[in-house]
Amino acid sequence: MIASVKFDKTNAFKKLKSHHKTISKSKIKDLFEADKNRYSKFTLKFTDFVIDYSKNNITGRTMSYLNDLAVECKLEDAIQAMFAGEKINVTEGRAVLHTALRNRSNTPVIVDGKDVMPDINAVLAQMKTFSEQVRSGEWKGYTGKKIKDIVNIGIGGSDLGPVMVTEALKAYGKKGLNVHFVSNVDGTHIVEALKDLSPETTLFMVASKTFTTQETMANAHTARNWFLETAVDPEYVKKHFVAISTNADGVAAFGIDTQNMFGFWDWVGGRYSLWSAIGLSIACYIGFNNFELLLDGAHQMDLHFKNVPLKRNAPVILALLGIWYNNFFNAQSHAILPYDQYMHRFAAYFQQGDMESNGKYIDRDGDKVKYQTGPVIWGEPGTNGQHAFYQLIHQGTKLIPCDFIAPANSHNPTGDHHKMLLSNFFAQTEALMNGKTKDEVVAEFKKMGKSAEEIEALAAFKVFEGNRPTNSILAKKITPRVLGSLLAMYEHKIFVQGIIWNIYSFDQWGVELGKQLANKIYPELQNDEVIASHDSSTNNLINTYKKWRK
Ligand SMILES: O=P(O)(O)OC[C@H]1O[C@@H](O)[C@H](O)[C@@H](O)[C@@H]1O
Repeated sequence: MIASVKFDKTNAFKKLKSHHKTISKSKIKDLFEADKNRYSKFTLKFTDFVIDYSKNNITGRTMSYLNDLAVECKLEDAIQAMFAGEKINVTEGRAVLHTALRNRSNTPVIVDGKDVMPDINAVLAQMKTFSEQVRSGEWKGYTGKKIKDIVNIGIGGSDLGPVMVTEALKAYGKKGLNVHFVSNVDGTHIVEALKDLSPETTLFMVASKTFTTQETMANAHTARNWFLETAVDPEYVKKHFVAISTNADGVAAFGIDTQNMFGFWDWVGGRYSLWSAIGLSIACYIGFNNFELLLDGAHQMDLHFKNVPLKRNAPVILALLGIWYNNFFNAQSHAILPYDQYMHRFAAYFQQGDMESNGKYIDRDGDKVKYQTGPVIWGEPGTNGQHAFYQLIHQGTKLIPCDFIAPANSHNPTGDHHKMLLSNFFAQTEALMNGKTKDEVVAEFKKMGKSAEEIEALAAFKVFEGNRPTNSILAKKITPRVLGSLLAMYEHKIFVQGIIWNIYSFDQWGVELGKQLANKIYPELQNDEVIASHDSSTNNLINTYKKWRK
């Protein structure tokens, strides 16, 4: 069991509070002046990527106090408890074992007295066979044609991971096999997705851990109707619909042959499930070998997280830096900025991963916390973001710690594009740290021949305070293995922060209230009666909708 330690009552917290007073007066760029070894001191190296966290407002002392905090919060015990399959998801009474899904060492992992590895390996074998059949054309549709389009129907964790990975690894995608994702209950999503597809060559993957999620069930029924309009015979459904779920009864009730079901288990959280059968669309698209490389990469990071001392442990360091800004500098958000167009859904993926995990105000004792927990996660790929929201990062009133991620090698080395892209990647973190002083601005203006009055009028607007913290993650290339490691690193960062904030990161009760209310309102929308059972705002909105709808 994971111990409860009140984060804000720890000695390390107190030390960090007073240390913050000193360090907040220092400038990151001066810390570089003072220590020529700063880069090597604050950089971690893996085989295929480096994490440079030297452009942060930290000293050796900061890192040492942060490390004390992790120790005091009994992080090492918590890490071991998760890997050992203890039921650390207490409010749902479940173990948390996405790490077992990618346990390439195949060492036993025991849950309720049973090794889960044989079941995991059996589903992986089923995924291998199926994905190879689909890719080779051996799996045929009802008219004997091979599959050209895969439509994954799922939402949240049953959508975001496969979307993000198939986009990030598009360079590995099979030509002539397209993947589409339908998540929103808005009919537009499925109508647009199916517009140019043929029922003869389309394979639907209905992905839902619970197989009860309203959006997914509605989309799956619409997909089946669309399919049967052409195929007519319900017997053909089994050639065109497979299910990915933990709920075999629900799958059978929907009419999908359980032969065509890919299972997973309640100890896989939805937002940590891309490593399970939920990754079937990924395996079909990039090939099973590449899917295994993704798992390998994640496993390498798992081993690092489990075995390397906290002081050199990448997820731990990233988590502690996040806590440093969140709880001591009052940063409200954290930006993830990949300089890789293929990774354009990376930040969106971790919006669920991080915010659904750590967006909690009740601690592990059931008490309301008196400190900030999970930040708002956001971001877009560079360089697009530069021309949109970087203004606020550079000169706004909010402190926004950022992770910059870039590959040294592009999958599309066209002309000088990658050098231009990377020059922006390097320039941004430098500019955010160094800023631009008034003296520099004035000197620039003078060079341009501006008058003293013009300089006086404009200088203040052109000054950049700088001192904006960033991490830089530079990879050799975004391969399946590298992506796997990066994803696992961010997953474990979330875990570490949840442990230190003393919250439960693996439930998501906050999602339920809206669902309950929607289920109450849905029947009220079935007729034209005037509604009076809610507050006046909700009543009036519903009644206006009823008046306007055709
Ligand atoms: O896979 P399911 O059961 O359809 O659930 C989808 C999503 O449903 C949401 O309600 C949950 O908050 C997510 O965590 C989950 O990923």
